[in-house]
Amino acid sequence: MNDTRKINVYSEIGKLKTVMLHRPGAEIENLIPEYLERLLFDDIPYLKVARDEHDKFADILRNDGVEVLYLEKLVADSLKDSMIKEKFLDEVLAECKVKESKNIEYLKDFLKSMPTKAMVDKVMAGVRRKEINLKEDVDQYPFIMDPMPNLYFTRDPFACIGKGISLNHMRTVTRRRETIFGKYIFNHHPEYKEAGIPQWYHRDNEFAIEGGDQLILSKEVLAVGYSERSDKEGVFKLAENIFKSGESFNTVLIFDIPKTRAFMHLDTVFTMIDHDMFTVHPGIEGELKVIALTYDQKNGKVIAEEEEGTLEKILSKHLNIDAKLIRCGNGDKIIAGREQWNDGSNTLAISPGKVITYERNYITNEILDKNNITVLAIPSSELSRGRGGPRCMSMPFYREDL
Ligand SMILES: NC(=O)NCCC[C@H](N)C(=O)O
Repeated sequence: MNDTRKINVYSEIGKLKTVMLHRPGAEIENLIPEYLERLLFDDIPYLKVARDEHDKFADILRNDGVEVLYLEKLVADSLKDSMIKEKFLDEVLAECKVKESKNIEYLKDFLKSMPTKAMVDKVMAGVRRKEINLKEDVDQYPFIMDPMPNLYFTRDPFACIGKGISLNHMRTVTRRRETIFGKYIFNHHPEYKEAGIPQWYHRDNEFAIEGGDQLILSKEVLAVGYSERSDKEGVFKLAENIFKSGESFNTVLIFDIPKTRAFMHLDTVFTMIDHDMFTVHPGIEGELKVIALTYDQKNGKVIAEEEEGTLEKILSKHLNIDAKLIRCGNGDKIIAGREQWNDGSNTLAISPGKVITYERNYITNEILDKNNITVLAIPSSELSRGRGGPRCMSMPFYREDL
Protein backbone atom coordinates (compact mmCIF):
# COMPACT_ATOMS: atom_id res chain seq x y z
CA MET A 1 0.00 0.00 0.00
CA ASN A 2 1.19 3.53 -0.77
CA ASP A 3 1.52 6.06 2.02
CA THR A 4 -1.13 8.79 2.13
CA ARG A 5 0.65 10.80 -0.54
CA LYS A 6 -1.15 10.61 -3.86
CA ILE A 7 1.75 11.85 -5.96
CA ASN A 8 5.36 10.86 -5.32
CA VAL A 9 7.78 10.89 -8.22
CA TYR A 10 11.42 11.61 -7.41
CA SER A 11 13.09 9.56 -10.15
CA GLU A 12 12.59 7.94 -13.54
CA ILE A 13 13.43 4.47 -12.22
CA GLY A 14 12.13 4.00 -8.66
CA LYS A 15 9.76 1.05 -8.31
CA LEU A 16 6.55 2.07 -10.03
CA LYS A 17 3.52 1.72 -7.75
CA THR A 18 0.74 3.72 -9.47
CA VAL A 19 0.47 4.78 -13.09
CA MET A 20 -2.18 6.42 -15.26
CA LEU A 21 -2.98 5.11 -18.77
CA HIS A 22 -5.66 5.76 -21.32
CA ARG A 23 -7.05 2.77 -23.19
CA PRO A 24 -7.29 3.83 -26.86
CA GLY A 25 -10.93 4.53 -27.69
CA ALA A 26 -13.24 5.57 -30.51
CA GLU A 27 -11.10 8.70 -31.10
CA ILE A 28 -8.68 6.44 -33.02
CA GLU A 29 -11.45 5.47 -35.45
CA ASN A 30 -12.07 9.13 -36.21
CA LEU A 31 -8.69 9.45 -37.91
CA ILE A 32 -8.70 9.77 -41.70
CA PRO A 33 -5.78 10.54 -44.04
CA GLU A 34 -6.73 14.18 -44.70
CA TYR A 35 -6.38 15.12 -41.04
CA LEU A 36 -3.51 12.91 -39.92
CA GLU A 37 -0.82 15.57 -39.95
CA ARG A 38 -2.83 18.11 -37.98
CA LEU A 39 -3.85 15.40 -35.50
CA LEU A 40 -0.18 14.37 -35.14
CA PHE A 41 -0.50 10.82 -36.45
CA ASP A 42 1.40 9.16 -39.28
CA ASP A 43 -1.04 6.35 -39.93
CA ILE A 44 -4.34 4.95 -38.71
CA PRO A 45 -4.06 2.27 -36.02
CA TYR A 46 -6.48 -0.66 -36.10
CA LEU A 47 -8.35 0.00 -32.88
CA LYS A 48 -9.11 -3.59 -31.92
CA VAL A 49 -5.46 -4.59 -32.10
CA ALA A 50 -4.26 -1.33 -30.54
CA ARG A 51 -6.51 -2.09 -27.57
CA ASP A 52 -5.23 -5.66 -27.29
CA GLU A 53 -1.66 -4.36 -27.32
CA HIS A 54 -2.54 -1.72 -24.75
CA ASP A 55 -4.24 -4.30 -22.52
CA LYS A 56 -1.04 -6.38 -22.60
CA PHE A 57 0.90 -3.28 -21.54
CA ALA A 58 -1.51 -2.81 -18.61
CA ASP A 59 -1.28 -6.52 -17.70
CA ILE A 60 2.52 -6.41 -17.58
CA LEU A 61 2.29 -3.45 -15.24
CA ARG A 62 -0.31 -5.15 -13.00
CA ASN A 63 1.69 -8.37 -12.91
CA ASP A 64 4.55 -6.31 -11.54
CA GLY A 65 2.32 -5.03 -8.74
CA VAL A 66 1.58 -1.64 -10.31
CA GLU A 67 -1.82 -0.07 -9.71
CA VAL A 68 -3.17 0.99 -13.11
CA LEU A 69 -5.53 3.97 -13.20
CA TYR A 70 -7.39 4.99 -16.33
CA LEU A 71 -7.69 8.62 -17.35
CA GLU A 72 -11.26 8.19 -18.62
CA LYS A 73 -12.43 6.76 -15.28
CA LEU A 74 -10.63 9.40 -13.22
CA VAL A 75 -12.25 12.15 -15.28
CA ALA A 76 -15.73 10.62 -15.01
CA ASP A 77 -15.29 10.27 -11.22
CA SER A 78 -14.32 13.96 -11.04
CA LEU A 79 -17.59 15.05 -12.64
CA LYS A 80 -20.11 13.50 -10.23
CA ASP A 81 -21.40 16.89 -9.08
CA SER A 82 -23.75 18.29 -11.74
CA MET A 83 -22.42 21.85 -11.36
CA ILE A 84 -18.85 20.64 -11.96
CA LYS A 85 -19.99 18.61 -14.95
CA GLU A 86 -21.67 21.70 -16.38
CA LYS A 87 -18.52 23.79 -15.87
CA PHE A 88 -16.41 21.08 -17.47
CA LEU A 89 -18.65 20.98 -20.53
CA ASP A 90 -18.62 24.77 -20.88
CA GLU A 91 -14.84 24.76 -20.74
CA VAL A 92 -14.47 21.95 -23.27
CA LEU A 93 -16.98 23.61 -25.60
CA ALA A 94 -15.31 27.00 -25.32
CA GLU A 95 -12.07 25.45 -26.51
CA CYS A 96 -13.45 23.54 -29.45
CA LYS A 97 -14.05 26.75 -31.34
CA VAL A 98 -17.60 26.25 -32.54
CA LYS A 99 -18.67 29.47 -34.20
CA GLU A 100 -22.49 29.52 -34.05
CA SER A 101 -23.88 29.75 -30.53
CA LYS A 102 -26.91 27.63 -31.42
CA ASN A 103 -24.55 24.80 -32.40
CA ILE A 104 -22.83 25.09 -29.04
CA GLU A 105 -26.24 24.64 -27.43
CA TYR A 106 -27.04 21.56 -29.57
CA LEU A 107 -23.68 20.07 -28.77
CA LYS A 108 -24.07 20.74 -25.08
CA ASP A 109 -27.56 19.23 -24.97
CA PHE A 110 -26.30 16.18 -26.86
CA LEU A 111 -23.42 15.63 -24.43
CA LYS A 112 -25.47 16.41 -21.33
CA SER A 113 -28.04 13.79 -22.26
CA MET A 114 -25.43 11.04 -21.77
CA PRO A 115 -24.37 9.24 -18.59
CA THR A 116 -21.14 10.86 -17.33
CA LYS A 117 -18.67 8.14 -18.39
CA ALA A 118 -20.23 7.90 -21.87
CA MET A 119 -20.05 11.69 -22.13
CA VAL A 120 -16.35 11.68 -21.25
CA ASP A 121 -15.71 8.98 -23.85
CA LYS A 122 -17.62 11.02 -26.41
CA VAL A 123 -15.70 14.23 -25.67
CA MET A 124 -12.53 12.20 -26.22
CA ALA A 125 -13.81 10.55 -29.40
CA GLY A 126 -15.10 13.75 -31.01
CA VAL A 127 -18.55 14.57 -32.34
CA ARG A 128 -19.63 14.50 -35.98
CA ARG A 129 -21.88 17.25 -37.33
CA LYS A 130 -24.48 14.68 -38.26
CA GLU A 131 -24.64 13.41 -34.68
CA ILE A 132 -26.27 16.67 -33.69
CA ASN A 133 -28.38 16.74 -36.84
CA LEU A 134 -26.30 19.30 -38.74
CA LYS A 135 -25.70 18.99 -42.44
CA GLU A 136 -22.45 17.22 -43.29
CA ASP A 137 -21.71 18.01 -46.94
CA VAL A 138 -19.06 15.92 -48.71
CA ASP A 139 -16.59 18.77 -48.82
CA GLN A 140 -17.36 19.96 -45.31
CA TYR A 141 -15.24 19.30 -42.24
CA PRO A 142 -17.23 16.51 -40.57
CA PHE A 143 -16.46 17.21 -36.91
CA ILE A 144 -18.17 19.82 -34.79
CA MET A 145 -15.88 18.67 -31.98
CA ASP A 146 -12.48 17.26 -32.95
CA PRO A 147 -11.34 13.81 -31.81
CA MET A 148 -8.38 13.56 -29.40
CA PRO A 149 -6.43 10.58 -30.77
CA ASN A 150 -3.26 11.43 -28.83
CA LEU A 151 -4.85 10.79 -25.45
CA TYR A 152 -3.20 7.41 -24.99
CA PHE A 153 0.08 9.31 -24.67
CA THR A 154 -0.75 10.18 -21.08
CA ARG A 155 2.84 11.35 -20.51
CA ASP A 156 2.31 14.71 -22.13
CA PRO A 157 -0.69 16.78 -20.91
CA PHE A 158 0.45 16.82 -17.28
CA ALA A 159 3.44 15.47 -15.43
CA CYS A 160 3.88 14.37 -11.82
CA ILE A 161 7.05 15.90 -10.41
CA GLY A 162 7.96 15.31 -6.77
CA LYS A 163 4.72 15.60 -4.82
CA GLY A 164 3.12 18.01 -7.30
CA ILE A 165 2.01 18.23 -10.89
CA SER A 166 2.83 20.36 -13.88
CA LEU A 167 -0.42 20.99 -15.74
CA ASN A 168 1.02 21.66 -19.13
CA HIS A 169 0.33 24.09 -21.92
CA MET A 170 0.46 22.02 -25.09
CA ARG A 171 2.13 23.45 -28.17
CA THR A 172 -0.50 22.31 -30.66
CA VAL A 173 -4.17 23.22 -30.64
CA THR A 174 -5.03 19.59 -31.27
CA ARG A 175 -3.56 18.50 -27.92
CA ARG A 176 -4.49 21.55 -25.85
CA ARG A 177 -7.93 20.36 -24.73
CA GLU A 178 -6.34 17.20 -23.29
CA THR A 179 -5.09 19.22 -20.35
CA ILE A 180 -8.64 20.10 -19.24
CA PHE A 181 -8.96 16.49 -18.06
CA GLY A 182 -5.98 16.84 -15.71
CA LYS A 183 -7.34 20.12 -14.40
CA TYR A 184 -10.63 18.49 -13.40
CA ILE A 185 -8.95 15.43 -11.89
CA PHE A 186 -6.69 17.47 -9.61
CA ASN A 187 -9.32 20.05 -8.70
CA HIS A 188 -12.38 17.84 -8.33
CA HIS A 189 -11.64 14.12 -8.01
CA PRO A 190 -12.55 12.97 -4.46
CA GLU A 191 -9.12 11.31 -4.02
CA TYR A 192 -7.06 14.23 -5.27
CA LYS A 193 -8.89 17.48 -4.66
CA GLU A 194 -8.03 17.71 -0.98
CA ALA A 195 -4.69 15.94 -1.11
CA GLY A 196 -2.76 19.22 -1.10
CA ILE A 197 -1.12 18.55 -4.46
CA PRO A 198 0.81 21.62 -5.58
CA GLN A 199 0.70 22.72 -9.22
CA TRP A 200 4.06 23.81 -10.60
CA TYR A 201 2.74 24.94 -13.96
CA HIS A 202 -0.68 25.89 -15.32
CA ARG A 203 -2.29 25.24 -18.65
CA ASP A 204 -3.02 28.95 -19.11
CA ASN A 205 0.63 29.98 -18.81
CA GLU A 206 1.66 31.52 -22.12
CA PHE A 207 4.62 29.24 -22.88
CA ALA A 208 4.39 25.64 -24.01
CA ILE A 209 5.68 22.69 -21.99
CA GLU A 210 4.83 19.04 -22.66
CA GLY A 211 5.37 16.10 -20.33
CA GLY A 212 7.53 14.16 -22.77
CA ASP A 213 10.10 16.89 -22.16
CA GLN A 214 10.02 16.56 -18.35
CA LEU A 215 12.41 13.98 -16.91
CA ILE A 216 13.13 13.39 -13.24
CA LEU A 217 16.75 12.31 -13.18
CA SER A 218 17.09 12.26 -9.39
CA LYS A 219 15.52 13.85 -6.36
CA GLU A 220 17.80 16.82 -6.95
CA VAL A 221 17.96 17.08 -10.75
CA LEU A 222 15.27 17.56 -13.37
CA ALA A 223 15.90 17.60 -17.13
CA VAL A 224 13.55 19.47 -19.43
CA GLY A 225 13.71 19.61 -23.21
CA TYR A 226 13.79 22.90 -25.09
CA SER A 227 12.27 21.21 -28.09
CA GLU A 228 9.73 21.31 -30.87
CA ARG A 229 7.10 21.20 -28.11
CA SER A 230 8.47 23.10 -25.10
CA ASP A 231 9.69 26.71 -24.73
CA LYS A 232 12.66 27.48 -22.54
CA GLU A 233 10.81 30.47 -21.01
CA GLY A 234 8.21 28.01 -19.72
CA VAL A 235 10.94 25.91 -18.12
CA PHE A 236 12.24 28.98 -16.24
CA LYS A 237 8.76 29.51 -14.78
CA LEU A 238 8.38 25.83 -13.90
CA ALA A 239 11.82 25.76 -12.25
CA GLU A 240 11.15 28.91 -10.24
CA ASN A 241 7.89 27.49 -8.86
CA ILE A 242 9.55 24.21 -7.90
CA PHE A 243 12.62 25.86 -6.35
CA LYS A 244 10.47 28.27 -4.31
CA SER A 245 8.37 25.42 -2.92
CA GLY A 246 11.23 23.89 -0.98
CA GLU A 247 11.03 20.59 -2.93
CA SER A 248 14.28 18.57 -3.02
CA PHE A 249 15.09 19.56 -6.62
CA ASN A 250 17.97 22.04 -6.82
CA THR A 251 18.93 21.88 -10.52
CA VAL A 252 16.90 21.99 -13.71
CA LEU A 253 18.86 21.17 -16.86
CA ILE A 254 17.35 22.61 -20.02
CA PHE A 255 18.47 20.47 -22.98
CA ASP A 256 18.43 22.34 -26.28
CA ILE A 257 17.45 19.63 -28.79
CA PRO A 258 16.62 19.89 -32.51
CA LYS A 259 13.17 21.28 -33.11
CA THR A 260 11.92 18.52 -35.41
CA ARG A 261 9.34 15.75 -35.23
CA ALA A 262 11.96 12.98 -35.10
CA PHE A 263 13.19 14.46 -31.80
CA MET A 264 9.78 15.81 -30.71
CA HIS A 265 10.34 15.50 -26.93
CA LEU A 266 13.35 14.89 -24.72
CA ASP A 267 12.05 11.38 -23.99
CA THR A 268 12.33 10.58 -27.70
CA VAL A 269 16.02 11.39 -27.35
CA PHE A 270 16.89 9.65 -24.11
CA THR A 271 15.30 7.79 -21.21
CA MET A 272 16.77 6.60 -17.92
CA ILE A 273 16.71 2.85 -17.28
CA ASP A 274 19.01 2.29 -14.31
CA HIS A 275 21.00 4.31 -11.77
CA ASP A 276 23.69 5.02 -14.35
CA MET A 277 22.21 3.82 -17.65
CA PHE A 278 20.21 5.53 -20.39
CA THR A 279 18.84 4.60 -23.82
CA VAL A 280 19.69 7.25 -26.41
CA HIS A 281 18.88 8.37 -29.93
CA PRO A 282 22.21 8.06 -31.79
CA GLY A 283 21.50 11.43 -33.42
CA ILE A 284 22.23 13.20 -30.14
CA GLU A 285 25.76 12.08 -29.47
CA GLY A 286 27.61 15.27 -30.37
CA GLU A 287 28.08 18.37 -28.25
CA LEU A 288 24.86 19.55 -26.66
CA LYS A 289 23.90 22.94 -25.31
CA VAL A 290 22.42 22.93 -21.85
CA ILE A 291 21.25 25.69 -19.53
CA ALA A 292 21.63 24.70 -15.88
CA LEU A 293 19.13 26.47 -13.63
CA THR A 294 19.75 26.71 -9.91
CA TYR A 295 18.25 28.92 -7.21
CA ASP A 296 19.73 31.69 -5.18
CA GLN A 297 17.62 31.16 -2.08
CA LYS A 298 18.78 34.36 -0.36
CA ASN A 299 17.82 36.68 -3.18
CA GLY A 300 14.95 34.56 -4.49
CA LYS A 301 16.44 34.39 -7.98
CA VAL A 302 16.82 31.67 -10.59
CA ILE A 303 20.40 31.51 -11.87
CA ALA A 304 21.04 30.30 -15.41
CA GLU A 305 24.42 29.03 -16.56
CA GLU A 306 25.17 27.77 -20.05
CA GLU A 307 27.10 24.56 -20.48
CA GLU A 308 28.26 22.52 -23.42
CA GLY A 309 29.25 18.89 -23.56
CA THR A 310 28.20 15.44 -24.64
CA LEU A 311 25.12 13.90 -23.09
CA GLU A 312 27.38 11.43 -21.31
CA LYS A 313 29.46 14.19 -19.74
CA ILE A 314 26.51 16.32 -18.71
CA LEU A 315 24.67 13.42 -17.09
CA SER A 316 27.82 12.14 -15.37
CA LYS A 317 28.60 15.54 -13.92
CA HIS A 318 25.15 16.46 -12.66
CA LEU A 319 24.17 13.04 -11.36
CA ASN A 320 27.58 12.23 -9.99
CA ILE A 321 27.72 8.92 -11.87
CA ASP A 322 29.65 7.35 -14.69
CA ALA A 323 26.83 7.53 -17.23
CA LYS A 324 26.50 4.67 -19.67
CA LEU A 325 24.54 5.27 -22.87
CA ILE A 326 22.84 2.44 -24.78
CA ARG A 327 22.44 3.51 -28.39
CA CYS A 328 19.18 2.67 -30.12
CA GLY A 329 19.78 0.03 -32.83
CA ASN A 330 23.40 -0.12 -31.68
CA GLY A 331 23.94 3.12 -33.60
CA ASP A 332 23.73 1.36 -37.00
CA LYS A 333 22.35 3.87 -39.51
CA ILE A 334 19.54 1.67 -40.82
CA ILE A 335 18.66 -0.26 -37.66
CA ALA A 336 18.79 2.82 -35.47
CA GLY A 337 16.78 4.80 -38.03
CA ARG A 338 14.10 2.12 -38.11
CA GLU A 339 13.93 1.37 -34.40
CA GLN A 340 14.18 5.00 -33.38
CA TRP A 341 11.18 5.78 -35.64
CA ASN A 342 9.25 3.28 -33.53
CA ASP A 343 10.43 4.76 -30.26
CA GLY A 344 13.36 2.46 -29.59
CA SER A 345 14.78 4.95 -27.07
CA ASN A 346 11.46 5.52 -25.34
CA THR A 347 11.59 2.97 -22.53
CA LEU A 348 9.53 2.92 -19.35
CA ALA A 349 11.52 1.83 -16.30
CA ILE A 350 9.31 0.07 -13.76
CA SER A 351 12.19 -0.38 -11.33
CA PRO A 352 15.95 0.14 -11.63
CA GLY A 353 17.18 -2.02 -14.52
CA LYS A 354 13.73 -3.33 -15.47
CA VAL A 355 12.01 -1.76 -18.46
CA ILE A 356 9.02 -2.03 -20.77
CA THR A 357 9.80 -1.61 -24.48
CA TYR A 358 8.21 -2.31 -27.87
CA GLU A 359 9.01 -5.85 -29.05
CA ARG A 360 9.48 -4.64 -32.65
CA ASN A 361 12.70 -2.90 -31.55
CA TYR A 362 14.39 -6.24 -31.13
CA ILE A 363 17.97 -5.15 -31.80
CA THR A 364 17.83 -2.46 -29.13
CA ASN A 365 16.11 -4.97 -26.83
CA GLU A 366 18.96 -7.45 -27.35
CA ILE A 367 21.54 -4.82 -26.45
CA LEU A 368 19.61 -3.92 -23.32
CA ASP A 369 19.51 -7.59 -22.39
CA LYS A 370 23.27 -7.89 -22.90
CA ASN A 371 23.69 -5.00 -20.51
CA ASN A 372 21.77 -6.91 -17.82
CA ILE A 373 18.61 -4.91 -18.18
CA THR A 374 15.40 -6.93 -17.75
CA VAL A 375 13.31 -6.24 -20.83
CA LEU A 376 9.55 -6.78 -20.84
CA ALA A 377 8.56 -6.29 -24.48
CA ILE A 378 5.01 -5.55 -25.59
CA PRO A 379 3.44 -6.02 -29.02
CA SER A 380 3.32 -2.72 -30.82
CA SER A 381 2.33 -2.90 -34.45
CA GLU A 382 -0.64 -0.55 -33.96
CA LEU A 383 0.27 1.50 -30.88
CA SER A 384 3.50 2.67 -32.53
CA ARG A 385 1.59 4.39 -35.35
CA GLY A 386 0.97 7.37 -33.07
CA ARG A 387 4.77 7.92 -32.66
CA GLY A 388 5.17 7.28 -28.99
CA GLY A 389 6.55 4.41 -26.89
CA PRO A 390 5.95 2.94 -23.41
CA ARG A 391 7.20 6.06 -21.59
CA CYS A 392 4.90 8.26 -23.67
CA MET A 393 1.95 5.97 -22.93
CA SER A 394 2.24 6.19 -19.15
CA MET A 395 2.06 8.81 -16.41
CA PRO A 396 3.57 7.61 -13.12
CA PHE A 397 1.70 8.96 -10.07
CA TYR A 398 3.79 7.12 -7.49
CA ARG A 399 7.28 5.68 -7.53
CA GLU A 400 9.06 4.35 -4.47
CA ASP A 401 11.95 6.58 -3.46
CA LEU A 402 15.37 5.22 -4.38
N1 LIG B 1 6.27 11.88 -24.96
C1 LIG B 1 6.09 11.62 -26.23
O1 LIG B 1 7.04 11.60 -27.03
N2 LIG B 1 4.84 11.42 -26.65
C2 LIG B 1 4.48 11.00 -27.95
C3 LIG B 1 3.42 11.87 -28.50
C4 LIG B 1 3.02 11.46 -29.89
C5 LIG B 1 1.88 12.29 -30.44
N3 LIG B 1 1.41 11.77 -31.68
C6 LIG B 1 2.30 13.73 -30.62
O2 LIG B 1 2.81 14.05 -31.70
O3 LIG B 1 2.14 14.53 -29.72
